[in-house]
Amino acid sequence: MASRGELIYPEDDRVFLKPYLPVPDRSQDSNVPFVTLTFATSLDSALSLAPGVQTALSGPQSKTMTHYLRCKHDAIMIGVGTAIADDPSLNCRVQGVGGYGGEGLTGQPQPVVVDPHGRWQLTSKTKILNLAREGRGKAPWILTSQTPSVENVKLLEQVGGCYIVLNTPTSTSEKPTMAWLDMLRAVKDRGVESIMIEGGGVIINSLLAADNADLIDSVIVTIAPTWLGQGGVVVSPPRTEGSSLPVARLRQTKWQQLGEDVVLCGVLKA
Ligand SMILES: NC(=O)C1=CN([C@@H]2O[C@H](COP(=O)(O)OP(=O)(O)OC[C@H]3O[C@@H](n4cnc5c(N)ncnc54)[C@H](OP(=O)(O)O)[C@@H]3O)[C@@H](O)[C@H]2O)C=CC1
Ligand SMILES: Nc1nc(O)c(N)c(N[C@@H]2O[C@H](COP(=O)(O)O)[C@@H](O)[C@H]2O)n1
Repeated sequence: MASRGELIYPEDDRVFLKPYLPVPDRSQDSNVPFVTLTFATSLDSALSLAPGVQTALSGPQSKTMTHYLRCKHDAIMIGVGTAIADDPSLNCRVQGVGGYGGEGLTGQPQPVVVDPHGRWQLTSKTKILNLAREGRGKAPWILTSQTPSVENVKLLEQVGGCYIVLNTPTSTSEKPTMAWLDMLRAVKDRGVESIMIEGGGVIINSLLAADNADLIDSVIVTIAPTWLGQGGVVVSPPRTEGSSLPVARLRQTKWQQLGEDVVLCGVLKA
């Protein structure tokens, strides 16, 4: 750990991750960005003790790895459940990145929050807005399918963020969802070539479902040596109806111990 909360990620550990990371400065020949799915789980596949409860799973080394991953992607995405539960920073605190010893906002990822129904109420205390104001992270983009509130738009635009309204709900269920392809195309259209998707449970499980899993390039999971017990927010994607096959399986896997945690990397896209 360096000064001002700056994190240092060792060179040897960077080499381990390299095969799973997007290639910098190379435009993807695709209408969607390079997608890395990355999160931390317990031994019982839980992201947190309960919905709405922030739970520290990663130890210091693996949390630093997550911060390193953030500076290797153009954008970082979470669902509104996580935004409300965690009031996250969604910035990169690795030494040398903009706001942490570096110029401007160099290396800072663009935060993207999926909030179809405008549930995230921004306030002057919302952490990510304050970090943007202080030049220690970018202001978020919020993907929604509804007209946002005037108050939220004002708070967001004051620090350089914006709403992106997608008018393409695909589900006829009571709670319409936005199609993953539309969400990823929307950010690609705005110059995002690579995105890491951090969670939470609804986001991860819907992305890993058979219809969407092909959109994922790499998976980097931190596994902490703890059981959270029943009632947690669990990673367990839905099976395809009538199928007795696994939903998805990683290829080209590598494991690394970081502190007390284990980091599993793999490739998903065929
Ligand atoms: N350990 C870790 O690495 C991480 C842990 N977490 C934890 O996970 C928990 C939050 O997870 P969870 O409650 O599942 O919430 P999520 O962050 O997954 O957000 C879920 C909400 O996002 C919206 N959403 C998700 N997918 C779509 C889609 N395809 N289209 C449209 N909207 C979508 C929906 O909003 P709506 O309901 O309005 O339709 C949905 O209810 C927290 O406790 C947090 O601390 C979070 C990230 C990482
Ligand atoms: N890597 C990792 N380990 C954990 O134990 C976690 N709980 C999370 N959560 C994710 O990180 C966000 C909070 O961190 P910042 O404040 O943004 O640095 C949180 O919103 C989850 O996306 N991650």
